[in-house]
Amino acid sequence: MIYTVTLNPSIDFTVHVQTLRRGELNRMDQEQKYPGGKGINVSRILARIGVETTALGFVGGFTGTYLTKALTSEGVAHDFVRIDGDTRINIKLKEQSGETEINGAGPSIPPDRLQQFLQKLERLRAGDMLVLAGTIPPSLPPDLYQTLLVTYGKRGIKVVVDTSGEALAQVIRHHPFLIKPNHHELGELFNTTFTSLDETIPYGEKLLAQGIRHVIVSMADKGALLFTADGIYRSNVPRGTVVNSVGAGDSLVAGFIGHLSQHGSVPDAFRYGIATGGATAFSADLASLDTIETVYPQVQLTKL
Ligand SMILES: Nc1ncnc2c1ncn2[C@@H]1O[C@H](COP(=O)(O)OP(=O)(O)OP(=O)(O)O)[C@@H](O)[C@H]1O
Ligand SMILES: O=P(O)(O)OC[C@@]1(O)O[C@H](CO)[C@@H](O)[C@@H]1O
Repeated sequence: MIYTVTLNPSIDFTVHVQTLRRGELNRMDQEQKYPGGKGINVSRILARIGVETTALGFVGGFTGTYLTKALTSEGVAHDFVRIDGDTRINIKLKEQSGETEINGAGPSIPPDRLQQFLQKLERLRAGDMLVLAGTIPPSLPPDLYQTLLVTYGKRGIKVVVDTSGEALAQVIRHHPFLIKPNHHELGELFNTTFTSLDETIPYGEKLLAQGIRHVIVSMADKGALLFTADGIYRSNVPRGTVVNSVGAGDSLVAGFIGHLSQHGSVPDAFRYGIATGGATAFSADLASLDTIETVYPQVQLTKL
């Protein structure tokens, strides 16, 4: 079973306008609401590709009810802790000129609800996977991912961490199964900036040398690199019309771990992950299985 954790889920409210006129009344050309948050996106993709998953975390209020109903209707299993505050609404503004995101802060999580959540994690068994994805809200301990990684790593659970900043810096020395920084997040980790994937190679190698099993560095339409025990792989970028890049990184993670859990080949799982990330970029919502399978044959890897 692949358990995903989303500490601060959202409803992603996608709003389309030709060009935003600031200070004026704007009317939406289209609008959509999707269950959001990084771990939830991973679970939604896993369910679509037929991998057993349960989404964990905290939900509350009318938005939390909407979120859980939407997941249930898609066949995504979940077991959230209910809190009093409303699950946040994140605005994804689409204009002809590009995308702008405005994410909510999210409700605060009291200590007793954190304890309930930790209790739910006790069901994990050796061989399960635990995906910790997204930012840690300010009401929770800032080292929560590190604590969970250490605790569950010792019990034979493969822990994937997809986060940034201090939370990412804390986990890299505790042997996560996978991390997937984009080039900005990797740059932040090493206090530098990257303008090409090639420049990231020595840094990906450093991370692997610290005992991380798989490191994927993504750079949107410039491709991605996988650093793993048998070498470094570079992927091309599938071509298509980009509709929405929100959740492309989560889709890459889901495609990789989902395919790996079903088929066992690491390079193939990377190919599938890239196809899944691309398929999401070419779709209004997250990728469907059909779109992933259409994109998959376009993905090629080069071993460096
Ligand atoms: N414009 C694009 N064209 C094709 N594939 C894309 C595009 N944007 C993203 N992808 C696919 O999705 C993967 C992840 O994208 P990206 O590097 O933007 O991750 P991210 O920054 O973590 O994304 P996010 O935070 O929006 O989920 C890429 O490696 C690629 O496979
Ligand atoms: O505020 P966070 O937790 O950093 O990111 C949340 C979020 O932007 O990430 C997902 C895309 O990766 C969206 O579904 C969601 O709105």
